[in-house]
Amino acid sequence: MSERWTTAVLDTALPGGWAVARSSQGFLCNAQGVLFERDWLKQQPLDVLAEHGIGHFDGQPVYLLELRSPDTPDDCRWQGLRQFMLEGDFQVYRMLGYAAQIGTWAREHRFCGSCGGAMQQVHGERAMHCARCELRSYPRISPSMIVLVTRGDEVLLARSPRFVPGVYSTLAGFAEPGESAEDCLRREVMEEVQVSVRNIQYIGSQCWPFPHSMMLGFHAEYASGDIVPQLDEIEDAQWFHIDALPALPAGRSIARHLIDLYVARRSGLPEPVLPG
Ligand SMILES: NC(=O)c1ccc[n+]([C@@H]2O[C@H](COP(=O)([O-])OP(=O)(O)OC[C@H]3O[C@@H](n4cnc5c(N)ncnc54)[C@H](O)[C@@H]3O)[C@@H](O)[C@H]2O)c1
Ligand SMILES: [Mg+2]
Ligand SMILES: [Zn+2]
Repeated sequence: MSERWTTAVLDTALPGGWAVARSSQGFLCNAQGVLFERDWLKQQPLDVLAEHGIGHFDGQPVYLLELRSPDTPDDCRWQGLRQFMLEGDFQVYRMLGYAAQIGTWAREHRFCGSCGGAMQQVHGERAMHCARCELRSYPRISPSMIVLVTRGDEVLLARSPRFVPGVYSTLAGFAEPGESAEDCLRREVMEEVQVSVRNIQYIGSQCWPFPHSMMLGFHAEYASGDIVPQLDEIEDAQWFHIDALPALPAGRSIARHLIDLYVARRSGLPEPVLPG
C-alpha cells in the first residue's frame, strides 16, 4: 500500500502546510485540486466552525477547515466525497474520507453526551474532552459486514430501492452489540433474504466514510433456504450466473471487489486487488 497519506494529530497553533475545507456541499476545489495553501485559505472569508490537524500528504502537513456554511471563494467549487471515491487519485479520496469522518465526529461532539457541558479537542490526541465530568469521546467507527453469498457458478445479489436503477450488489449490514462478525453476517443474510450460509471466509476490509462504516468483507457459501427479500430494505434479490451479471457497484467499492474476486477465482483469471 502506498504511504502518500498518513494520519497524525497536528497542532493547529503552528502556521503553514496545506488545508482542505469542508461544508455541507462537500470539499472545496479549484483548478489545482482540493489541497490549498493553508495560510491563504484562512485569509478567505470562510465561516470556520473548527480546525483540525489531520495528517500528512506527500510529507506535507494537512489541516481540515470544517465550515458552518458553504461560502465559495472565487474560482472555486464544491465536490462531494462520493465523487472522489468514484474517480481521481485514491490516496486523495482516503485523505478526504478521513477528514470527513473527523469533521463530522468533532461537530457532533461539541457538547458532552453525559452532562451536556462544552467539549474541547484534546491536545495531541484525537479525542474530545469534557472538563466538567471528564468524559472523553473518540471518533466513531461502525463495523459493518458485507458478504457475497455463492452457489457454484451463481452469486446472490440484491438491490435496495436507493440504488441506481438496474444495479445489484452484495448484502451488507451493521454489527449489533454482542455479535461477532460471523453472527452479524448470518443474521443479516437471514433477515434480508432468508437464506442460511456456511463456510464463511474473510476476504478483507475497507473504510467506508459514508458516514463512518468499517466494512468487513466475506465470501460465504449458500447452505439452505429460498430467497425471500426483506420488504423495506431489499427491492429484489436473485441468483445470477457469473457469466450473466447485472450492473454492479462502483469499481473501488469492496462490494465490487468481492464479486470481481469470486468471478476471477471461478474463471481462473488473475485476482483483483482491493484498493487501499
Ligand atoms: N463499501 C461498499 O461496497 C458497501 C456496500 C454496501 C453497503 N455499504 C455500507 O454498509 C453499511 C451497512 O449497510 P446497510 O445500509 O445495508 O445496513 P443495514 O442492513 O444494517 O440497514 C440499515 C439500517 O441500519 C440502521 N443503522 C444506521 N446506522 C447504523 C449504525 N451505525 N449502527 C447500527 N445500525 C444502523 C438504520 O436503521 C438503517 O436504516 C452502510 O454504511 C452502507 O453504506 C458499503
Ligand atoms: Mg443491509
Ligand atoms: Zn460531561
